[in-house]
Amino acid sequence: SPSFVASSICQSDHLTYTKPYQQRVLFTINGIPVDIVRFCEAIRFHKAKGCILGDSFRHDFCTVQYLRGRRFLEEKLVDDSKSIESESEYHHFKVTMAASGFLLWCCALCCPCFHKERKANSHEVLPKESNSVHQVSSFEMSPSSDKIPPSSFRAPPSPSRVPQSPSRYAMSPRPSRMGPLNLTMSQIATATDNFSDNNRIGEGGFGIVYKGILEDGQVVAIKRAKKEHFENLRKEFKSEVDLLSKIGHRNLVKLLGYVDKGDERLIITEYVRNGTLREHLDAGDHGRKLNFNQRLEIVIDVCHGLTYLHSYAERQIIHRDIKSSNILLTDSLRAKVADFGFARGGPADSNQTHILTQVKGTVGYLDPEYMRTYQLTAKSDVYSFGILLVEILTGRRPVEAKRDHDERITVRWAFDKYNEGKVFELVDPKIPNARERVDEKILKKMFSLAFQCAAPTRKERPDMEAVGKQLWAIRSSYLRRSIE
Ligand SMILES: Nc1ncnc2c1ncn2[C@@H]1O[C@H](COP(=O)(O)OP(=O)(O)OP(=O)(O)O)[C@@H](O)[C@H]1O
Repeated sequence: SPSFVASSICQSDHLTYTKPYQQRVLFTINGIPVDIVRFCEAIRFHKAKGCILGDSFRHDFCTVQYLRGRRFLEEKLVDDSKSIESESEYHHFKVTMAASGFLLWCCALCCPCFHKERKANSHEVLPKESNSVHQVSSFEMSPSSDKIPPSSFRAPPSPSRVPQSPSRYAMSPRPSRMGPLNLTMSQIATATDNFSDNNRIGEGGFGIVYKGILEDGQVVAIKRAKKEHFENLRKEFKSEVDLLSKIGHRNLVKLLGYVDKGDERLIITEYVRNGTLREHLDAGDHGRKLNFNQRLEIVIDVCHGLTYLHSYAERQIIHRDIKSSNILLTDSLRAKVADFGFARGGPADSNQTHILTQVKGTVGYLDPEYMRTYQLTAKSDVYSFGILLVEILTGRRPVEAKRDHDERITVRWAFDKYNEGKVFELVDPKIPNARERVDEKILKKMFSLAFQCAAPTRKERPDMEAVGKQLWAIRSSYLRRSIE
């Protein structure tokens, strides 16, 4: 096993790293393997707090690639002047680690074989230094596997080198590739009133989303990639388009067409007009408060969409970014899963249990086992779904940084309360008359299902089809009790 060459204790953190072991170095914080970026953040954080780490701690491995904004990598040498900046990121990371640590601990209690597995995996999780990235709200990390070509981790050209179009709409009237809608750039410009701010409906890491009205009156959503992210997002754009074009399910946002030419990348999808699930959960007293039944129907819809992706699509698709802001609601509060920017095909070969790939997703929803091992399976979506289930029942975001320490990681807080039998204290106070209308047993079943989905290792999580069956059973008993 690898031998530790440096070890230091700062405040409550025990930082260690090993000698290169089979050309990999193992970094740990409090015994939990972490990648180099987390480790360097921890070093900078503690140095900024005055902790003396000792000469044995090298810093030359703290050359990292920054993740700028949502999905933009830039190579940058980290120096100590960044320590203050990194402090909040490290704090954020610690919050996330606390959740994973807690779940690992829960698993250790429930599953005797867990310790063994964790140990066996621990040396597999180390990214090469050049593959490291900073963690922000959403992020990517790369495995050290040689299967991933190093070029995919190179920093994109600087924005200034991205060729600018002399005229934004001086496009060929014949787009290079068409979806079923067969739209030209000028038709899109007309539909969005030249991408006017009035038609802007949102913005994500990929770009800005506009509402458009086509000549035949059809209302669509048009995602327009930010130009400075073109090179880096080229693959992502293609991923979204390729995957979306193959699927059709009422709980998945439908791809209608796209343009990928010159300096424009546009994805045209069906417009889902009632906002995101997160917006509905945030709705204040004057907003539209989702009742328990509506929430239950929404999670069933999401579950159906995921079941389709995992088990019934032409090829298995893993979404990788299931979260409340990627769930769109219709007027009748039916849910549709959106944003396939991080989606990936699952294992092509039935003998393959997983695919080894970069870690992508959003902090708080990310499967800790995937983060540790870079092994992606459909069960990573199941984990995110479990977190989403807790979110929809409690109304709280997965990480609530402003709350008291023991309430910051929502799933952890929920698990503690659940074990204390205080399940009603978990319920979103915005759910109208929850105490009167929702039976405690039903709430317990839902939380229990959420915790199963968010289990630390994939083998403990049910698949989405099994989750669906449990949700249907919960729904039946809920409806039965409402009638009684
Ligand atoms: N098909 C659509 N119909 C209606 N509104 C949409 C549609 N797609 C996206 N939006 C709106 O645009 C916003 C941005 O969407 P987008 O998918 O680009 O980013 P995000 O999911 O919020 O963030 P990120 O991509 O960084 O995870 C959404 O929050 C939503 O309000």
